[in-house]
Amino acid sequence: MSTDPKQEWDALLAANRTAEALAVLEQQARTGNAPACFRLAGLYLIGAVVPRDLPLAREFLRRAVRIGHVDAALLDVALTANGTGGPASWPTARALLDQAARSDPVAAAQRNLLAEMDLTVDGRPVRRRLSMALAKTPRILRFERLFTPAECAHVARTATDLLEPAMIVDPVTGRDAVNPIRTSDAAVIGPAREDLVIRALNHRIAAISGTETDQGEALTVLRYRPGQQYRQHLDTIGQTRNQRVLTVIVYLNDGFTGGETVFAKAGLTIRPRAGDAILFANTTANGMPDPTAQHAGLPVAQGAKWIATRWIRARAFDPWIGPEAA
Ligand SMILES: O=C(O)CCC(=O)C(=O)O
Ligand SMILES: [Fe+2]
Repeated sequence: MSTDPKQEWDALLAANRTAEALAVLEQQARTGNAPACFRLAGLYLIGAVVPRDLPLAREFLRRAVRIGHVDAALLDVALTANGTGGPASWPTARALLDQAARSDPVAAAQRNLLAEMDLTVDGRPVRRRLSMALAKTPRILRFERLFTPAECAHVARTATDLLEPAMIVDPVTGRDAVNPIRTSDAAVIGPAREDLVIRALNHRIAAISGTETDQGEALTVLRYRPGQQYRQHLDTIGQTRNQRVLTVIVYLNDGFTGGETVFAKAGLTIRPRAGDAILFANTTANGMPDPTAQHAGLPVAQGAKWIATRWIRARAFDPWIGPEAA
């Protein structure tokens, strides 16, 4: 076995020798090894090889931060703001970010983006946004310049290393599967990736949709390259107790051709423009899927189309358990 403890615990984890890996990690954590604390935090956060324990994850994370682990500090900021393993506190998260920004350029860049936003002490938008009605049935609104160019770039950058061929829920097996309906690449910005900029943008999306932030599924970035598309579909889910009632799509870039969003039944074609958002209702007044809300992302002809989608559920849910639980 290697004498490098990091290699040792990685090798043990890879070999499914979980108990031994944990013993090494815990022993290293006791001696003040920051990577060991960070790794333990990750294991308790993911909950794959050990049962998920969010408060314990936070404890190991804070230990790593105290020893000076930069990535731990950023993760701690995100989890403080969204209330993972402890109470949510935007002011505390802001203070932690300012502290991290003194030595970490990534944190400083996030702080600078936040400084451009007009936010309440809870990180919510101060200003109301005006919309244009594009259709009545289904209800479709357009918000011009919901995100600034720098915000669009931040969302795309956050997603870049997470992009994978898009999955959709297979109606037969109920499992995620690659499906020709959607041929783009997708990245889910889950609660561990929800930095304060993303969090503030999720609050902004909640504000324009008149919903609670906790009703939104993780912000999902889609990237379509030439020929890729999202064929006609409804965003609603067949069997669910917590339906996707609204969708917000933010267009993140210009510089491509094709890729219009089309609502065939409403006779509406939307030409994407960077920073603009559309909001539409997926259900009828009685909460059932609205067939008129069918829509498609047409194939991109040239360049790449980037969007961020937030599917919004009828009720708030815990992002670590998912919208289908309870
Ligand atoms: O790419 C588009 O224009 C449509 C995307 C879409 O339908 C979705 O994200 O649910
Ligand atoms: Fe959709």
